[in-house]
Amino acid sequence: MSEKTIFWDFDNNCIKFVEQTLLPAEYKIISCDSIERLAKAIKNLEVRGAPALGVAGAFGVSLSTFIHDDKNMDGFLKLVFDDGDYLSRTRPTAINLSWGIKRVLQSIQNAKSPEEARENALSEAVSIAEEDEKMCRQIGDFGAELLPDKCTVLTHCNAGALACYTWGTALGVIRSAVAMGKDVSVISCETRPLNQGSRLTAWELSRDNIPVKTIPDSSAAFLMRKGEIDAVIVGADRITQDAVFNKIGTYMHAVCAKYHNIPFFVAAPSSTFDKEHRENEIEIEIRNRNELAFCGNKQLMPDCVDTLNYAFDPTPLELITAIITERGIIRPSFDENLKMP
Ligand SMILES: CSC[C@H]1O[C@H](OP(=O)(O)O)[C@H](O)[C@@H]1O
Repeated sequence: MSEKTIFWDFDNNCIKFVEQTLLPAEYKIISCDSIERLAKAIKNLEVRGAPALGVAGAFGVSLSTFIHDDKNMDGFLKLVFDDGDYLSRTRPTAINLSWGIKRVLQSIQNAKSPEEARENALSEAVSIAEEDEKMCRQIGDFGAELLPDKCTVLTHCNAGALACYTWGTALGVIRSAVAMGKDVSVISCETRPLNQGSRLTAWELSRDNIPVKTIPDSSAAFLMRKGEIDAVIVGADRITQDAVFNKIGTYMHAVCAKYHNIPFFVAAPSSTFDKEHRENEIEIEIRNRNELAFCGNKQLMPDCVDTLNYAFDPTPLELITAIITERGIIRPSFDENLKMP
């Protein structure tokens, strides 16, 4: 899959992105020319996935420089920085969003004119996008070496091209392994409640003609016990010194993989690493009850019952076999080896 998930429209100076809530039924590219529309897309997971959020935040700041045209440079920069702050608050757990925003804001802080700011911001945002693709392909190549020549790999949520600028992290490893000639089959957990696994991962891999089966999240442990899973590979939204934050359910799979002595790999670029925080300092996004209470128009639970809809969970590093980055494989002991790349 070579299509870009979110990119800049140079003819119209706006953002374009694949509207992921419509998949797999409809592949639609949306043009976005406002900060409010981009924020809505991020909140609603039209645009999603940690690295893709980094690219979205970067292009969002770039878009802000084209929207505002205050002749007073201090006033102009304040408007753009306020837009960056607004976007960074749309989803708190994935570090990549705020990382991409901050990096582009830094590129304009000394600009002498709105025109110079526009040029600097767009150049930095394009660099972030292109670097993401390069990192994903490097992650893929390093990770592919870890997989047996013939294997069945379980993955959770979507850490594919749709979660990145393109190619993917966890799915990038699978794509690279297949490109090396390895016989890889994938078990994609549907990943309730928003089903990124059944809707997006299965869609991506089927388009690549990579064998994939979707399972309920609750079936993963049973397949591990049956000896039908050779490895687990997932993406990440934030990696602190003591834990990997990823889609809710990842911790459950890690515990089961550990119990069944199945290697558990995390694939993530260096933009996902958080040098400054530990697990207990990270805000875990809690999402709307309706994501659990309804499936489309079908009501799944009584109106009187509340939900606990965490979007992510932290997996302690001791449950992880290795972290695959664009600079190589990080193995235990993580206390020594997790020199933030
Ligand atoms: C390439 S890592 C993508 C990462 O982001 C997903 O979360 P969401 O769909 O809510 O953006 C999930 O945690 C994936 O592992």
